[in-house]
Amino acid sequence: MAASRSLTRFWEWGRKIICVGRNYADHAKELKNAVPTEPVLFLKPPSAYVKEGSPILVPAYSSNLHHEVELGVVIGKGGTAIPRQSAMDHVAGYALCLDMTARDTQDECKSKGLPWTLAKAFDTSCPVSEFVPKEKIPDPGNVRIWLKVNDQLRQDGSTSQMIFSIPYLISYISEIITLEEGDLILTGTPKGVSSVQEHDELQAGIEDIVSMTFRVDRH
Ligand SMILES: O=C([O-])CC(=O)C(=O)O
Ligand SMILES: [Mg+2]
Repeated sequence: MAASRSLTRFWEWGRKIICVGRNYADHAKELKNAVPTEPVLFLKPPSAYVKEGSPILVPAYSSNLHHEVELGVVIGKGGTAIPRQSAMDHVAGYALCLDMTARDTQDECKSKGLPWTLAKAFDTSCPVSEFVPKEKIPDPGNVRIWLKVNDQLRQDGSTSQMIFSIPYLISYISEIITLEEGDLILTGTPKGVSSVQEHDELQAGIEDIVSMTFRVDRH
């Protein structure tokens, strides 16, 4: 008999990672992007997951790897065209996530009108914390997320700054892509993204609810 799977190890399920870009106006502006009127979506494959204890690897083709700290939403109950009013019933919990981005590669993709796969979907581009049960974050629309590089605070935002709320995103995404148990939604990053180098130490947290530490390495 197959062992029953627990969502507390959602990263082992091999499900989708759906990312929302430019969901904080201050971050859209720092990269000189327009503030969107509709969510910007892209995907990472499940092979992008990395857990504490393993390093974040700088892709060989990039010399400007950026951190983006984001609140991740773990889907507990799948659905298609989920109404906004019942969207939170589909949430099992949360995880703190980094949307690691090869910014130089992304700039090149943008200028050529190409997709962001090389910039966003490489191995170790999605570091994740342990699973945080839903009850531990009663108001996910108003929590502080922060990130330090070598003990220096670089990102410090509140999810209250999101342009599109979590229920709106679940409803919007599920109109286009069926959501399944074990999927993860990355909800976008606040301002303060910056470059990381080999041997840097990244520490990030959701208030004092969860924190995680990663080292950066080169291929
Ligand atoms: O690469 C970007 O700036 C878009 C993005 O992922 C975000 O805003 O979180
Ligand atoms: Mg992002």
